[in-house]
Amino acid sequence: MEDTVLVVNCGSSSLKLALFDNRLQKQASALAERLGQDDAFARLGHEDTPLTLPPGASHSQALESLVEVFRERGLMSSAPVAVGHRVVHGGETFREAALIDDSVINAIENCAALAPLHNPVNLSGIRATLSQFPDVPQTAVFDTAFHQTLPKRAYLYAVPEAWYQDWGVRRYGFHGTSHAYIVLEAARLLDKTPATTSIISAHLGNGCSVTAIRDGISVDTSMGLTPLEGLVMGTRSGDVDPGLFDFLASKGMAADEVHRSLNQRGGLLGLSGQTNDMRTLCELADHGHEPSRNAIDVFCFRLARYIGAMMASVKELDGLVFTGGIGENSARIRQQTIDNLEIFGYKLSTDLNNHHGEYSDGRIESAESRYPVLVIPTNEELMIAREALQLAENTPNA
Ligand SMILES: Nc1ncnc2c1ncn2[C@@H]1O[C@H](COP(=O)(O)OP(=O)(O)O)[C@@H](O)[C@H]1O
Ligand SMILES: CC(=O)OP(=O)(O)O
Ligand SMILES: [Mg+2]
Repeated sequence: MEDTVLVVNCGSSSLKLALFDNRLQKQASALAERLGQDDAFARLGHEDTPLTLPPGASHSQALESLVEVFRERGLMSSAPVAVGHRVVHGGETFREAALIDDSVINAIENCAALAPLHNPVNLSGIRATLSQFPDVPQTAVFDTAFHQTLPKRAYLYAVPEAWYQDWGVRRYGFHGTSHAYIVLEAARLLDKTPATTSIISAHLGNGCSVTAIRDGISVDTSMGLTPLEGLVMGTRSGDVDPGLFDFLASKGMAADEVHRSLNQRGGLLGLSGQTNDMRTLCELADHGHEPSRNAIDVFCFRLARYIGAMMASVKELDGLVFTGGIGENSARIRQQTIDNLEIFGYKLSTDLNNHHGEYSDGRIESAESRYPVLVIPTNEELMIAREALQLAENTPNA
């Protein structure tokens, strides 16, 4: 049995684990959901049969159970050689991944006010693995790190300057690990080097963001101070008029209620009144459900507007990339988005858009398109495993 690297991605009520070997080949994955609730359960890889977890299982209990399952299945005979964690907000403190120690934990805690839905649960994952594997080097990989190259003109809000100086109010950007992987893959597929590759990367999962990458670095992105700004998402509204806050206050709505509504009851769920799941929405729209069609229309139109805006942020463009669960799987959403971008000369091949999985170069544009359009499956876990292994190997006592 060889060395393994464990990757941990903690969501508010979920825990995603991935196990890699020391050549960074993925060996296994597991997902625990509904943590903290009576019906908490887990699943290994693509297995259909769920694994039972203790009712109300915490992140820590779920981690222990899943590691035990990895052991029972012969996937992990001893402690991993490295653990990597996805951490959503690293503020301006982290431009790159960091080996976790007390000062890094304090810094992640200090960023929690900026990402109250994400950082505290990321920390619970870190604490769980620290208690289970106290001697293993652990690394935090930040969603914000890749965007630390944003120029001032892209990250400053036009608000009183002291808000930035005193409180760190600025645009940070998220999904950086995904966008960073996408530029590496795009460069490979386009036969270029990452440092000379300029793309617009659209990460469309439950959270959604678009990033303009010029010569390999992030120069503009749609998410801001928090992962709420920008595109329409599963349950997040994305951009709204800041005047809305005042208006809702005048209606008697408290700040935490506004926060909950925009983060958890907005987006595709809010517009459709049915679901945040794009697959289901497409089916509902096909059956004539008007609110679901509206949700899809607003989603694609907002996305097209943002891609249009990002055209101003790249000097040259080697391609537009779709990624994330929606970007990778929905030909319909890609087509509807591109239809809104005709003025820029993007054009898809219907055949390639529907059958891109059968080809290895990811390309889906037609011969007349001014720019390449690609579908690239993202792999944040691999990036995290790579960083974790690298930092662990450079750790004196590892
Ligand atoms: N074939 C499909 N058509 C449309 N949407 C899809 C398809 N497959 C997955 N999705 C959507 O992808 C989204 C989840 O994306 P994913 O990247 O897996 O999420 P997360 O951000 O939680 O990692 C959901 O809205 C899901 O409906
Ligand atoms: C930052 C963010 O939006 O993450 P996710 O897409 O995992 O919700
Ligand atoms: Mg994702």
